[in-house]
Amino acid sequence: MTYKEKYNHWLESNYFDEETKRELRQLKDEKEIEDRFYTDLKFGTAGLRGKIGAGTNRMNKYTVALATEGLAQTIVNRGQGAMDRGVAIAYDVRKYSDNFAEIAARVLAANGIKAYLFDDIRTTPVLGYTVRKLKTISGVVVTASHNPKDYNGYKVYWEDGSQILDDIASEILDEISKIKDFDEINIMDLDEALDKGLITYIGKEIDDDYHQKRLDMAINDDIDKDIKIVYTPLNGTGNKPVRRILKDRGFTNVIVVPEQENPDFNFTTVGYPNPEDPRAFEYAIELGKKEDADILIATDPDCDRIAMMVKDNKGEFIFLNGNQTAALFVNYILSSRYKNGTLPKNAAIVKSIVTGDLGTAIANKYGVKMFETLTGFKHICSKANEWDITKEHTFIFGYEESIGYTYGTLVRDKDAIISTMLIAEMAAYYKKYGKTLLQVLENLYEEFGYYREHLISIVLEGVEGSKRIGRMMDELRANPIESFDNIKLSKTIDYLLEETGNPKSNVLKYFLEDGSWYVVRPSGTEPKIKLYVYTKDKNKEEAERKINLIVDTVEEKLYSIK
Ligand SMILES: O=P([O-])(O)O[C@H]1O[C@H](COP(=O)(O)O)[C@@H](O)[C@H](O)[C@H]1O
Ligand SMILES: [Mg+2]
Repeated sequence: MTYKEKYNHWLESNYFDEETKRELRQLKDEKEIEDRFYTDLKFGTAGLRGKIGAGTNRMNKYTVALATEGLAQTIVNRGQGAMDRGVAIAYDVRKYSDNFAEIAARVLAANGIKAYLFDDIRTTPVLGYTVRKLKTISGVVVTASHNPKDYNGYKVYWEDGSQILDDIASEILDEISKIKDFDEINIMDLDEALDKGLITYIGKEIDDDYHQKRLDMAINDDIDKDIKIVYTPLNGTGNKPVRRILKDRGFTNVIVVPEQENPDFNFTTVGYPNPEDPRAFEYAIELGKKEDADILIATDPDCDRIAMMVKDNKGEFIFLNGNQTAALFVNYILSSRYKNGTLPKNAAIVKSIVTGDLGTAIANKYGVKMFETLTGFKHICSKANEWDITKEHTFIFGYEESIGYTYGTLVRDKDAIISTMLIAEMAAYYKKYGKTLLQVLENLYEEFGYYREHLISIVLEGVEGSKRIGRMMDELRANPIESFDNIKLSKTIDYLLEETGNPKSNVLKYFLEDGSWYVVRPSGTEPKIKLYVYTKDKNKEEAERKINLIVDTVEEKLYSIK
């Protein structure tokens, strides 16, 4: 069907409700109609993610039901045992998140699959934990993470508690493709599903259990608990669990940004609720200055991403990017556990191929092996799942530059709650010895060299945007940049065309002869192309010169491709 045929079908079929049809009838812009129907929402880096609205390429109750029907059939294919194990479902603060979660539960129920539905908003990491705890076959979180307010999404987990990889995603897609029309999807009444025990609400016991297990993961207690922390959940799900863990770890000087404490699906005071962008800290900085805080911490709406700002000796708050925070984590975790004698011999750390190398240098110092995977925590944590079976390594820490970290294997996804606990602990530990995290980072640069990194995202929306991203990738593949001043390109890895030991992925990685490297790839969660640039030098100024040179050159090339 063409996009126009699909559009007309939605207008004519009795299956879609009046509100949906009204929304569609009001569309005047042909491009908008095309964008809503030219394709179906696809499973990307983190499941389905798209703008909320009517259409096959949008997040709405119909596309959520369709994805769930595909998931349901995938579970039914595994037999009654899998159906009885069921699916845990959580949702964040976004518009329709609760509604979509309930629809998912009712579609599963209609297929005879048990659904454990959270009774209120929850973080993404708690869902990953729940899958393992309740031994469900699968899990779903309705969330668009840190995307702007007009988005929603659907993250899918499998029995090991990680997000699904391509094998399960393509099984689900296969099942979806067998569904000819939306009216084939069964959906049970909520009351009936509750009566039949096919939907059960879950909540507090899981929270309490996970909370205690996280607390047990503290590394040091010889710390300055008076450290002053300003925290913002950015109107998302983090407020309750983050406050609770900080309080029970003994941090009493914790102040929450009042305007951003409670759920607000419009993210009125922040706009783009992504702590990766320092602008998300605007309110936290203001409060931090007033209160003379030591550090500021922000978590994204589904509380799996986390970033911090640290006060320097002039009283200004300095933003740390994901690579810098990760280096501090790796250094703190490994040095402390080395000292405590709790670092296993086969300890290993995992990062993504677009994440910088300072963590690797630190890991080497402690004899800890570093593994690299494709972007996305589903890949990072697949190593932990693999090692459960092979026992080859002990997964200590996983991280990626896009401010995602997980410590230990309690949850097989990034976890901003355990990360908050450890950031607070780490800052409090160094504070006791008279150092800020900025000074610790500077010491790492002095020891290992000046690592510099820069990330650029170019937003290109809609059909035209995605075609242009395609042209950018094509052009870089065909005509790579051969040199940057006198620094020559030494090696290229094309993850789409070459055998790398990873699943095939549209990623280009370029290594320069001085050790610098950069990656270009389309985002799997947002309509963006991403450029990641890394360099290192013994000399700080030289590192800065090189990073600017590479960023400017590649950026200019990307923009020149129309
Ligand atoms: O959005 P989140 O926080 O769920 O995070 C998701 O998307 C990020 C960005 O992916 P991409 O570069 O493909 O957009 C990934 O790094 C992350 O592992 C994944 O869980
Ligand atoms: Mg998130």
